[in-house]
Amino acid sequence: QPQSTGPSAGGVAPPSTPPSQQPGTQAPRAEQAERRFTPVTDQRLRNPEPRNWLMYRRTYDGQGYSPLDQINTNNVQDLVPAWSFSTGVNEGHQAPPIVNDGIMYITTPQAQVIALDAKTGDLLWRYKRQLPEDLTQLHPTNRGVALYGDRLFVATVDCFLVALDAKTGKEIWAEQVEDYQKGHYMTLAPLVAGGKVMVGGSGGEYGVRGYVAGYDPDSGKQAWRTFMIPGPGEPGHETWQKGWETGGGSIWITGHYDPELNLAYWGTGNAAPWMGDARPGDNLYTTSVVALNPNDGKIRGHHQYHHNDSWDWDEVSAPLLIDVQRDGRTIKALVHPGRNGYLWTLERGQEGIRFVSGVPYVNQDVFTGIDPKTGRPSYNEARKPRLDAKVDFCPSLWGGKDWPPAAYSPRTRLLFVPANENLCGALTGIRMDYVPGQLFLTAGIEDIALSVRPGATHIGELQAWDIANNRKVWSHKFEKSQLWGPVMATGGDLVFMGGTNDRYFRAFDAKDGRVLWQVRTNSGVTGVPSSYEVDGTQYIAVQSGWGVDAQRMQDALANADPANYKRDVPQGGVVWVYALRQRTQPQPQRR
Ligand SMILES: O=C(O)c1cc(C(=O)O)c2c(n1)C(=O)C(=O)c1cc(C(=O)O)[nH]c1-2
Ligand SMILES: [Ca+2]
Repeated sequence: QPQSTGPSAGGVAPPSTPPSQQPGTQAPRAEQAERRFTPVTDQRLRNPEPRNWLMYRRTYDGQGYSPLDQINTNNVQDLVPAWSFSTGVNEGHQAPPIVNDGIMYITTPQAQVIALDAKTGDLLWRYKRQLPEDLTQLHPTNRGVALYGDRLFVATVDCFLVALDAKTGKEIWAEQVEDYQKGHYMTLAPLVAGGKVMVGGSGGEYGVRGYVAGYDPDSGKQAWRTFMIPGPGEPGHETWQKGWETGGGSIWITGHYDPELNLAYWGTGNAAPWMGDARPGDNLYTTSVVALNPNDGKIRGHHQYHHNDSWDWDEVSAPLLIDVQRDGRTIKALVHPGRNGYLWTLERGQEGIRFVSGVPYVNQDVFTGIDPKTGRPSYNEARKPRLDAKVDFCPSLWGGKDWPPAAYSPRTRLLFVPANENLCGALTGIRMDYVPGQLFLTAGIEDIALSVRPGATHIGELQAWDIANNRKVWSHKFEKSQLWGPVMATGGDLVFMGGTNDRYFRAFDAKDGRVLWQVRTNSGVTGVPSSYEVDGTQYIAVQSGWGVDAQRMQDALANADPANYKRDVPQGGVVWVYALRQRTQPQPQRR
């Protein structure tokens, strides 16, 4: 049984953390946090103050937009570091700095939680979890905390949901969600809505049966669990001729929420194992969006982006809730740039989810058409991986985009998509039996192939879409790099994003895509950026810390075309916080 260590427990630290950063020395700072912490109510989650970033994408609609505008297109050149903080951990730092009235919370791989003074960078407290020694981590990352009341919640890689006192970092409860020894793990930030703390689990490459589970924030008791693969007798079960028990549909990115409909929208992962002919049928609800009522976990709607997935195209990114003007009316839309390379627009309602449109945003050679009524794609069967064959297809198995979230600015009405163009992949299907806790791919991981399309002039591409007209209005291309950068839009008409193998973090003009500012960081930036204000100063915050599949794609690219793409991206996590030059901390007097 894994045990956890609170800030004062002084327990055994995970191996990659230097001894100088062990917990137990921060008590006076924790008292500061105690005095200042403002409780996070449902009301505040629904309508957060502009100065705060209280959840994964700031607002329930998942737009990743901060209304703050002190930093804008006229002065962004004056952005300089206000402070930075080294986490002492390697691998993928992806969590947004979540900020509640001057207190910042970040997580690192291994589910470490760090609380910092958002103005000064002072360490308030640090929580580390003692992980079991036999734990292997296929995706070593953690995507952040959820706040509620005076608690925070973190989902751990050994599959526990942990509640901490947000003021002190003391553990209040830790509930086992699933068994890590059977290939279950968690990487997402929990979602708090309708009085429940919701999490989903990873494990699509291990043949898990995906689920979303709702927990009582006070007691930690599970209120409900809804499987993303319907069991016998449940609607959708007929889409599985076999293999539903190990069918995938994992959940590893935070859902979004519509308070008016009281529905949470979750994206679901790839079907398992990878080769579709090993599990004939559409395989609901894999590679779908699923609408759940947070009170009881009941499914109230779904839309499957592509059926019988065979490309590892997880559609886990939850769709953005956007009011889209189209054909003379306002559509309460769900907008999703899919891993399958199509930009989807759906309409949400109490009755369910209705297809509106789907258009490719990168080169895609698999779909031969989209049914205009249902949105169901038809396939070029020669591009569909299968058992006992090698099949190539575009985009690669990492898709038109992987997990890094897109953002939407209600001011410019543009959707910003961090895409990877001009990449193709190949998979070789092999027969494989399911063994609990072992990879269940029906493909050799060493046989995953990545290639750059002949004549390609770039890979990474930040795209801006006018979603009213399904039109790409600008794009910024990265010649020598893939793009794994979560995007943030701001009220200053700026778009912030890192994600390239040259370690830059950049600001773009939201209207035309010009790079207005860039700064070189310690590592590659795959962290979700956030923005907040303390004492009248706006800050931009992001973690730099390359790893996981951004690194795997880097290795594959360097292998495919070393002359163009070989680049060492150093690892190691650092929180970076930027503010306008005249507003950073006071400098010592010159003598
Ligand atoms: O099927 C799954 O359960 C699952 C989980 C995760 C994860 O938890 O991060 C990834 C993937 N799949 C995946 O397919 C993928 O490309 C991926 C990239 C990353 C990353 O952090 O860079 N995680 C994951
Ligand atoms: Ca997957």
